[in-house]
Amino acid sequence: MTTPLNYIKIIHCIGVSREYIILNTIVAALMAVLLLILIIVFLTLVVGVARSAMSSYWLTPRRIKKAMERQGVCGPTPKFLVGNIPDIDAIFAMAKPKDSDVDSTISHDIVGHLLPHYLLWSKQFGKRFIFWIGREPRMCLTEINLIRELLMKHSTTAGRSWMQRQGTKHFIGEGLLMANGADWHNQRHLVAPVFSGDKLKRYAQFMVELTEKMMRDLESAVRGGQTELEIGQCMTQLTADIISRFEFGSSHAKGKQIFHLLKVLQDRCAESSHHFCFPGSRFFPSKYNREISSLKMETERLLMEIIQSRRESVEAVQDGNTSYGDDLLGMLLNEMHEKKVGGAGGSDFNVCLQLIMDECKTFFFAGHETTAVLLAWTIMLLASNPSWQQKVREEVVRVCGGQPIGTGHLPKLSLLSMVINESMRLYPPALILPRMALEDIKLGDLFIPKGLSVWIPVLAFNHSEELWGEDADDFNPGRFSSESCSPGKFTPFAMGPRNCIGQSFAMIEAKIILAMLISRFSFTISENYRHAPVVVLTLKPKYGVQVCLKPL
Ligand code: HEM
Repeated sequence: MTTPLNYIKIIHCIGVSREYIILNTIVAALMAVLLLILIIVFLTLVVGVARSAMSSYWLTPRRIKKAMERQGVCGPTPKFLVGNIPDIDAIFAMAKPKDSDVDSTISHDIVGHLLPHYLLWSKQFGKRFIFWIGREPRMCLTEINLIRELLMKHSTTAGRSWMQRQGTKHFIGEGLLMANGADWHNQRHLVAPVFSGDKLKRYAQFMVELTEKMMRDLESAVRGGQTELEIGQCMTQLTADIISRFEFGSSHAKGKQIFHLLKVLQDRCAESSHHFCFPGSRFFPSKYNREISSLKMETERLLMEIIQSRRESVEAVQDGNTSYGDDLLGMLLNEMHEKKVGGAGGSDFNVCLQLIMDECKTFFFAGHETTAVLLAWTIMLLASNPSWQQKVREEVVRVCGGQPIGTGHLPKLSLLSMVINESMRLYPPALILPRMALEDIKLGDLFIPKGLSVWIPVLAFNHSEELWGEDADDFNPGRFSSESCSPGKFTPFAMGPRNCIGQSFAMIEAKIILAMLISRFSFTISENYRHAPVVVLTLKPKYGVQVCLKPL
């Protein structure tokens, strides 16, 4: 029987469940709205990713391909995602000399081994042709007037491609070499004073000092019975010491430790690029990626230690002297201090520190191996051409007159300059000059759409019979004697506002080292030398350069 009390209870229950139902409905409605928002966000993301993938893998390449076809620039048919990479691999596999074919005969006719795809496609498609590295289109450009125009006028509108920057970001970062547009312009101005005339004179002094030490080591090695050695390794060591002193001054011992890590990092990045090339593979926590990130962290930790100790010594000085030093690192820190960037700990400050660290990595990369390989090739050429070796030796003796070499002697060493130029012509350390159009560019009769990379095959020019005559593949430094080289014909350091900022540094360094070596030793090429030029970022002797040294 329903008592009044029970009745009240039932009414109450119905009331509660009604509220409960209303509450439930509101919650369900909210959940539905939330779900809808999530679905919309998810779909927007998917559409965004799909659009950008569509644009970079399909629409942009198609636009560039069509724009170039309209101008009569064609090339091998690219495959989806991989472009012409498989074709290039196949062409290289056919052109590559087998190790058993590599012997001690020295032929400078190397374009067929090192740029076989260029030779094949330029015959098939003409002077301008386009090919694809994955989704990145590259146009080979060989007309000197257009190259000149590109390098002279388009330093901010043509720069580094996404692929180049991505491939080098761990061991170079955003430093000068990889910067683009206004960032590049600002960084170039920031760094330029390090290469002023009086500073170069000072660098020449420590170049002589460090070379003298190497000469003494070589002399004692020879005295100890080691008459044959791999000189490429010695040059790598010496140029690393020099660039370390240039960047880190008195802290160069720690600098060398950093350079060792950077070298390993560079090698790991090169290896990993062969293993993981599917889209997004850089995010994959593979063995390579883990090793790369720990090497990078260790390098930056050591760099920060040097920076920190410089800051501490500046803070400890009471007399108002706030100089961080006059090496590259000190100069960059001084600049940051003058601008009082954001105060310590601020985000600008951290951005600046990262840029300084990237600049240190950049200069190691750009200024070390290039000079080391130039020296190795030049010594190989002089060792296998005794008459030129003797002529250069006589010139050094005549110019220096028994005095220690100094910057005043260098401009008078014209035969040595000719030999160095001929060495860079036959074996250019940087054998390709790449530039990507960051905007649409008009170049003579040619329209270069944004996103197209221009690929300048320096090595092929340097061996072209059309430009250098029938003896283009011979060692003949005499060709640089009086001839004022037509502009654009010989560009080992590139040209225009974005040329090699360390050009004078490199030439001073190469001249000092070669002049000191040639006046202390005579050298011949060893019968163990195997001539095998190979490209690993720069053009290197694969098995080193074995020479027999005889003290004079
Ligand atoms: C034989 C030695 C060298 C050769 C053949 C060489 C060659 C080159 C070339 C061809 C470029 C232009 C690259 C391009 O535009 O794609 C370049 C840029 C550069 N080089 Fe060198 N280089 C040498 C030594 C040095 C040295 C010793 C340093 C530093 C001390 C250095 C620092 C740089 C830097 C920072 C850049 C980037 C410049 C910019 O983008 O504004 N190079 N080098």
